[in-house]
Amino acid sequence: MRTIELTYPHMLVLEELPKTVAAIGFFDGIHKGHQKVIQTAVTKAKESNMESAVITFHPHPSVVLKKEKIHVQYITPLREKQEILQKMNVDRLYIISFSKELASLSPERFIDHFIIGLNIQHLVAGFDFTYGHKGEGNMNNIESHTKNTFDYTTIEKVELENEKVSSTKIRNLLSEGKVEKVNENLNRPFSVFGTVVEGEKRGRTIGYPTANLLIDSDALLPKIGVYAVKVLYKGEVYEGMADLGLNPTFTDKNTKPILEVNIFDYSNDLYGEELQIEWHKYIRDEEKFDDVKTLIERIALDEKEIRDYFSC
Ligand SMILES: Cc1cc2nc3c(=O)[nH]c(=O)nc-3n(C[C@H](O)[C@H](O)[C@H](O)COP(=O)(O)O)c2cc1C
Ligand SMILES: Nc1ncnc2c1ncn2[C@@H]1O[C@H](COP(=O)(O)OP(=O)(O)O)[C@@H](O)[C@H]1O
Repeated sequence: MRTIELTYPHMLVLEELPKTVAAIGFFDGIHKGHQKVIQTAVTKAKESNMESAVITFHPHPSVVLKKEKIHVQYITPLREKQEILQKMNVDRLYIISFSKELASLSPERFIDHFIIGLNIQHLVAGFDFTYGHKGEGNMNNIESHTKNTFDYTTIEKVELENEKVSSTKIRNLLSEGKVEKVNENLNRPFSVFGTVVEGEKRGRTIGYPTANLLIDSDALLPKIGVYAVKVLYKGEVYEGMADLGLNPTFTDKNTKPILEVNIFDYSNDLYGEELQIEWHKYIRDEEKFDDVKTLIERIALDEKEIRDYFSC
């Protein structure tokens, strides 16, 4: 998959671009609904011997448009998006860098520049996709902007248990720790990447060494607590248990949650390595224990519960 970043205003050289079927949207999470939009574009591209593309935006419009500075965290930061789209056999990823200039483009100019300009022959989007100044362009009035140069398909909303699958829903579920529900909405396990850094070197003394992970600040994490996780490392999948929290038994100084993972049946050094953590089940809240012995007893119970969960 080729990734091409686009800024507005800039020149597009039409001749060099192949005829393309594109899916367009912000696609944070690439959840079941997004997957339907993207898969439709990929299938249509194959059927018509064209290239497939995803056209997305970065950063999130609210980062650029809101008056106060906000830091947005994504269900799928750009890198995760890229990996997932690659697996979905998308040929090209166009990332339109979101700016005030872009936000002020009229719907017609937006289509001229980014759809007709990118040689898109067929555009696929969800029913609620909007484009152009104040989102005035949508899938109901797009006909007036196509100039008969491309076709389009609108994907109706995808539901799970009578509720619309949406990025907002997934964000809410993450904040409640409901990772199993999140995974149903995503159609895959929710995951984050992290680099193993040094901690307090306490884990090994209590019989549970934990790889402490430095996570990109733009990645969304679930609510604080203990979770059953899988660890993807160098092409292998390991089972393990994660504590996302403040280690209240040992200190009251931590203000930012730390993600630590104890990998089952593993004993090598991991410092500096990159791990991908898949979240499978919420086990319990992090607690402040009266002493280390009680904490160790509790972690032993967590381990039993998580091993049982993975073995059935
Ligand atoms: C499965 C699991 C559950 C944990 N639960 C708690 C907890 O409830 N409360 C707490 O203070 N620390 C908890 N811990 C975190 C330990 O305090 C932490 O792993 C230990 O302090 C080691 O830190 P270090 O890696 O910086 O050496 C848990 C760790 C694991 C692996
Ligand atoms: N089963 C395991 N799970 C996690 N880390 C392990 C494991 N076995 C060995 N390690 C190594 O031990 C380190 C964790 O030990 P710990 O005493 O908790 O140190 P730290 O406080 O620096 O995290 C990990 O970063 C990793 O390099």
